[in-house]
Amino acid sequence: MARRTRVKICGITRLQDAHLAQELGVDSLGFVFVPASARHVIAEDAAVIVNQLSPFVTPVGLFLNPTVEEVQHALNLMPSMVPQFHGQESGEFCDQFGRPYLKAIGVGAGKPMPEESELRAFGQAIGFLFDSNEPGQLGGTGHAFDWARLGEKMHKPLILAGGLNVHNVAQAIKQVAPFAVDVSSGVEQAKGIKDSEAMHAFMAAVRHADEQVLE
Ligand SMILES: O=C(O)c1ccccc1N[C@@H]1O[C@H](COP(=O)(O)O)[C@@H](O)[C@H]1O
Repeated sequence: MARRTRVKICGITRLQDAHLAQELGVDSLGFVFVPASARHVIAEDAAVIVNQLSPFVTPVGLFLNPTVEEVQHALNLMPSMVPQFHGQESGEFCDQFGRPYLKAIGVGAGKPMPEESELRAFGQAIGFLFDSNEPGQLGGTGHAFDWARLGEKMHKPLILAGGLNVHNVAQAIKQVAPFAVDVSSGVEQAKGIKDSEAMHAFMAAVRHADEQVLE
């Protein structure tokens, strides 16, 4: 059977981009609830978009060291939203919402990779998203990290992020075999504004790569 790598497009701020992503078969759309980000959207605006999505497209809300109230507010507006914790949140913090979530792990030069035992602290995580971590940058850097740093198979699905684009996503799928790939800058014309051609090309590259890998 051919592989089916799931795709998450992150940094959605416009309904038209969400609609196109959905038409292209994207599995998940990410909304950045990080006020300092150039892709920031408020939960109320994201909810307007999320309410118009197919029930089979998963909305993901990105947080970076949020308060409990911020997360709860977004969950109240978008009950189907999966939080993605991108900061130094503890397992206890992430688990308290009683909801499935994604935990982002920053991979940076000289920064050790987490032990499997550390990841097990995030009991209700449904996956771990590995992203480039660069000093002084929040995320969504558009830079890839050295995928060779990812170790053996993990106990939960791996989502690969960081600098993916039409040129490198096939190699990423071949080398890492992630459950999903996550892209933001690689399909943008400006921060938070997606590029329809780049989205088409990215999805085609993922599907083509999947056809090359038999499971
Ligand atoms: O996109 C942002 O502005 C952002 C801010 C704070 C934390 C994470 C952020 N983005 C995440 O980074 C990945 C990778 O982005 P890129 O493809 O390298 O641009 C993105 O998908 C978000 O999960």
